[in-house]
Amino acid sequence: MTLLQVEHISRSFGPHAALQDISFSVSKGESVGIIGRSGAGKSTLLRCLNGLERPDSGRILLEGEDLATLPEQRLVMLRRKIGLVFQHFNLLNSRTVAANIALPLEIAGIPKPQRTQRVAELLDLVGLGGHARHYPSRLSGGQKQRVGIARALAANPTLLLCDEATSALDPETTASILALLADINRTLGLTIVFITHEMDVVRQLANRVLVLDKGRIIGRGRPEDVLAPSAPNTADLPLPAGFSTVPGNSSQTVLKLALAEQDIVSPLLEQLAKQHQVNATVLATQMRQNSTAAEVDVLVQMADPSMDIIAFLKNASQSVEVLGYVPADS
Ligand SMILES: Nc1ncnc2c1ncn2[C@@H]1O[C@H](COP(=O)(O)OP(=O)(O)OP(=O)(O)O)[C@@H](O)[C@H]1O
Repeated sequence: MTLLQVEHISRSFGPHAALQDISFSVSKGESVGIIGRSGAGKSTLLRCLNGLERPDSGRILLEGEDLATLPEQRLVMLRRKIGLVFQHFNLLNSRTVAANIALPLEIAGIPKPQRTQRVAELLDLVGLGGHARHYPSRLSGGQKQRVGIARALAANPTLLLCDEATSALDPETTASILALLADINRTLGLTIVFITHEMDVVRQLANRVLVLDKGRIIGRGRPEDVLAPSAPNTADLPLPAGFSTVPGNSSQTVLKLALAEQDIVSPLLEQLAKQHQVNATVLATQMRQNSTAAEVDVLVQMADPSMDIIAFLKNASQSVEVLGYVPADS
């Protein structure tokens, strides 16, 4: 059964066409990933799906009602069916975890006893039982995103929209948040549409993928059919002596960055040194298999990268993977 039907939507900013003739549909219970490089139009599309932005033309039917043309008052009601998960969590620091999750229920006028019960259910669902009275400042990035997910689910949405939900997280936390979202999709049957620039996120969460480029859909289908195969496993990579998947005393980390072009390697590492005072050594660069000409994988070695550094690298790369460790002196 179709939940969301997008028909021929276009959106321009001045002379610039951010979205051009986009059409797709999403069935109830699906998890659809929209992937594309920076500037492809992902955020504009997500804002249209959420009714925050109106397309210049076309229709966006959510359970048959057109978000693109609905009067503002009715749109506000329809948007209650849509849960939103943000890249930077958007929690209110002055409210406890429980009060953050309860916010959509307060806005919807749900009485306090029902709110309290629902918040307790949601805290259990996202694995944060026991954190109800904590403030966001005490939480890790992954825990903050769990609160963000619980808040998005509070009012029982029919559609969950995720905006780069794991881009600010380290790889391990990313995996746990993706597992939570996949579980919500499977066990609650909740329909998820998410945008990302990371192929691995699509591989792990999407049943179906749309590839956006310069405002147009240039590919669609199952992730395994549409996306280039995963980068070769570590056995094929020119890894340094002493490489291990287990960190030793004072070891350095080896990461693989998937970059859109070779030319950005040096500026990226210079910026890393300047902004984060960390020196990364390039161990190897490899053109990516089966990809368009310029794309490249870069193996780098550096002192144990912080979450900030991983987030910085993720921002500039298509994907960032921690491969393992080498002794600090190698
Ligand atoms: N409010 C706006 N005014 C003018 N141009 C805009 C506006 N919003 C988006 N654009 C332009 O539309 C294009 C698509 O932008 P959009 O933010 O949707 O891309 P994106 O794929 O989400 O990129 P990123 O991953 O970097 O966020 C870009 O060229 C952008 O500069």
